[in-house]
Amino acid sequence: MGIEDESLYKIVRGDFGYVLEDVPHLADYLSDLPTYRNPLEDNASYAAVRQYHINEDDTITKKIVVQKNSPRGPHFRRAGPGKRVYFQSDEVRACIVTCGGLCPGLNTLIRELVCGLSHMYGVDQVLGIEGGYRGFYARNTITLTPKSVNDIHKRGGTILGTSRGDHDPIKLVDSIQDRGINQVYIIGGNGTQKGASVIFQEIRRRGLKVAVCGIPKSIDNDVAVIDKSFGFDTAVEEAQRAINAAHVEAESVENGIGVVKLMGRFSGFIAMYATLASRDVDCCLIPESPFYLEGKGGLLEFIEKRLKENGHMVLVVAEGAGQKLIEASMKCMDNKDASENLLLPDVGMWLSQKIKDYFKSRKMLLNLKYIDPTYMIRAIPSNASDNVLCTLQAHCAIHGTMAGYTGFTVGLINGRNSFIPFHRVTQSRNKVSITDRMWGRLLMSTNQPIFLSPSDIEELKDPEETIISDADPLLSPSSPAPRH
Ligand SMILES: Nc1ncnc2c1ncn2[C@@H]1O[C@H](COP(=O)(O)OP(=O)(O)O)[C@@H](O)[C@H]1O
Ligand SMILES: O=P(O)(O)OC[C@H]1O[C@](O)(COP(=O)(O)O)[C@@H](O)[C@@H]1O
Ligand SMILES: [Mg+2]
Repeated sequence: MGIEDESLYKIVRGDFGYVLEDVPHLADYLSDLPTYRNPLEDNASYAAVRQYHINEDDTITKKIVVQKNSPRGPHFRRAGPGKRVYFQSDEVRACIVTCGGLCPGLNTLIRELVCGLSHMYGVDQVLGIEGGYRGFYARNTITLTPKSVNDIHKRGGTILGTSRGDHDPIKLVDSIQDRGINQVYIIGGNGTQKGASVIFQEIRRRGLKVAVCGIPKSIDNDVAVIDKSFGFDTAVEEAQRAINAAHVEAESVENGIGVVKLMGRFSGFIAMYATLASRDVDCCLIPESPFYLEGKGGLLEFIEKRLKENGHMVLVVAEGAGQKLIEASMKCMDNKDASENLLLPDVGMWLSQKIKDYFKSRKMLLNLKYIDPTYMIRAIPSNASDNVLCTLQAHCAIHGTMAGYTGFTVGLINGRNSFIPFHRVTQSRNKVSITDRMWGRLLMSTNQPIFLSPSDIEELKDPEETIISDADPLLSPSSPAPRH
């Protein structure tokens, strides 16, 4: 669903090409809202913090590599506590909902939201909505207290449950209004943030004093604009166990091949980072980088060569890789899940069969083991670095809503927490750029074929052809593609 209301864009232009893509505020559509002293001012833990609130003019730049005459480009509002707050502690009735696929860290985020609201702002009315967006229609909610969520971060999944599909913004906002909820924290991926944007627009249309904040969840790390979402580090770390197992199996037999399929419907970040981290991987295939099987420079020729050299090999394939090849070789059903996400045929099984057929046709011995650790990877609790990221995200979300901002997502941009308007994170996906040095590093570490002809390479490097995955229609078409 696209943006319906053009007035939701808050663009502030400054000197030297400076553009602030600001987030909406309750005061944009409600006049004479009272404001209050921020309770953090009296919080003992913040007593020695030099600046308990952030400067309202602080913004975070998206472009950090610049030349002398570069325009300053897009900026986002810096996340942090406001000097004044728009809610009194006992007035707040917050709710938390988790939507979409599972991701390590969901429980940590729920915990940090509940504890952050209570410990920083004295808020003790927090409801958990069960089973994703459709939980808003249910009669029951879960009461969340710092005590009840105390150790949930040690468990995988989400204590609230989740779902895909089934999302009627009118009914949903009716439920928000009926329950007297005035802060909505929505944790989920691309689809969820689109849903959150529609909810925000309906709330604004009704003129309600309800702040809506999205917290991006993507195990694939494909949410646009932000550096990284929680759960990604944990997924890369856990993927090592599958790759290790594949390596041990492959090494122990004659002509052993371990094939590991990792998540990544449209973006191959998990496969790329897991490969770079492991050093046991001989070939990594991702959706962004096309490959071919047969002939000179093809995958099958490479596998045969690597087996002859080393006696074994490990292949990592992201689930969205090679989909065009699969479509060409088998009739694919146009399957979609409840949220209209495309269901892809299993590239790991398909590839394993192709490799087996090839070796059979050449009368060569082959021992292939296929591992798909998808659900084992995403069902675990978040690791230490993702736990800290969840704390930062939760705190920034709370500071933002308490300061009256709404219709925003929180995320890291160049390492700094920022408030980002919904439309900015939903209009595109973060993808691995195969023209970046990072993909070059991966190719160098595996020494796998590049699967591109010299003319393909020329075309890719042509600035006219460069895919701008993070383009903003409001800004100049020369906005740079994100670099990883
Ligand atoms: N384009 C959309 N507009 C509004 N809501 C959407 C949209 N796409 C998905 N949603 C809702 O967001 C929720 C989660 O979406 P889904 O794509 O399954 O997961 P994710 O948030 O991880 O991308 C679902 O309840 C779905 O109805
Ligand atoms: O089996 P499900 O629940 O449909 O989810 C599977 C999909 O969700 C993903 O894990 C991505 O989800 P997120 O990036 O939104 O976390 C894909 O890699 C995978 O195809
Ligand atoms: Mg989705």
